[in-house]
Amino acid sequence: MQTGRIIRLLGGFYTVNSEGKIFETRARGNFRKKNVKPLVGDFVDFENDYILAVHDRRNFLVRPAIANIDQVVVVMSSVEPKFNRNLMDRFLVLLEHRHIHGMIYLTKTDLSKLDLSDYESIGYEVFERPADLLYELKDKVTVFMGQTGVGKSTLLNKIAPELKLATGEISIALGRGKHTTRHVELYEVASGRIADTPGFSSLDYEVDNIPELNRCFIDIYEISAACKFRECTHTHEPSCAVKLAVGNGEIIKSRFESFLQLSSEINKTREVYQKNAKKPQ
Ligand SMILES: Nc1nc2c(ncn2[C@@H]2O[C@H](COP(=O)(O)OP(=O)(O)OP(=O)(O)O)[C@@H](O)[C@H]2O)c(=O)[nH]1
Ligand SMILES: [Zn+2]
Repeated sequence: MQTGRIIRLLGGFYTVNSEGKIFETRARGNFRKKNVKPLVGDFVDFENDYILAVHDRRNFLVRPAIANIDQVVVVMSSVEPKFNRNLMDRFLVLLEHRHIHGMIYLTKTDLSKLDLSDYESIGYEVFERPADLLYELKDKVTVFMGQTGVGKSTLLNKIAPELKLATGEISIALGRGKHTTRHVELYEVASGRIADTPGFSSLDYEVDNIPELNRCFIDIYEISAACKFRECTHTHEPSCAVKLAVGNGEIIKSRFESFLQLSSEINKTREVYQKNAKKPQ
């Protein structure tokens, strides 16, 4: 038996890298029954080209389906598609929920400048130059996420020209077309590994199922420790440290707005769920 890491899923075959050697493997049928479908990024035991076991995961994402991610670069455009703080917060919250380190990369700054230093003060690094990002990729597995058209492929081509990703169009060859998302691959670059993923619309990032929203807004979470009530929703309660901090500018106003919007979305989903649960079967 050997151990290795899945670096590609294509046409039902898992490509496994074991000590630099490449193996084409398949997953045994019983994996599906146990509901542990191997993912790209998984460490696995395999024998005779069959995966026998998947090691415990540190984290994973559903879209793209990748496990054991070190960091995600949230790619945001400063102009087209229009920059949207709420959408950026949705990405960041999803990553906190999954315990994955998130960073921000701002594209098209040649067309329009944007100041995101307030996000840096929360703790999210903001990059605008490929060379600066390149340094961060070393020895890490990095996933790039962003809406369609923000310039992910353009950025990746600057970082790794050898990938020759098609820009400004949907590339079928790399499985980036609408109906060909089954191809997931980790590419070796800058002594790290990166995963390119198809563009997402905001709807792909439904965050209405996150029970610990408070924790996922890292800036709000830190300050909420000082709220009078432990279960404070930061809306109507007296002695709310978060509302106070929004008032004096310590918490970014747009972050608080995102928080309130996501809270209400989550509550609505919960209500629907509870209503359905009460219905007789
Ligand atoms: N001016 C300017 N245009 C850019 C920049 N980055 C990307 N673009 C343009 O924006 C358009 C979309 O870029 P892509 O790299 O294809 O976008 P993408 O995020 O990969 O899109 P998907 O493949 O749909 O996920 C192209 O026309 C690029 O030429 C930039 O830094 N400055
Ligand atoms: Zn509060």
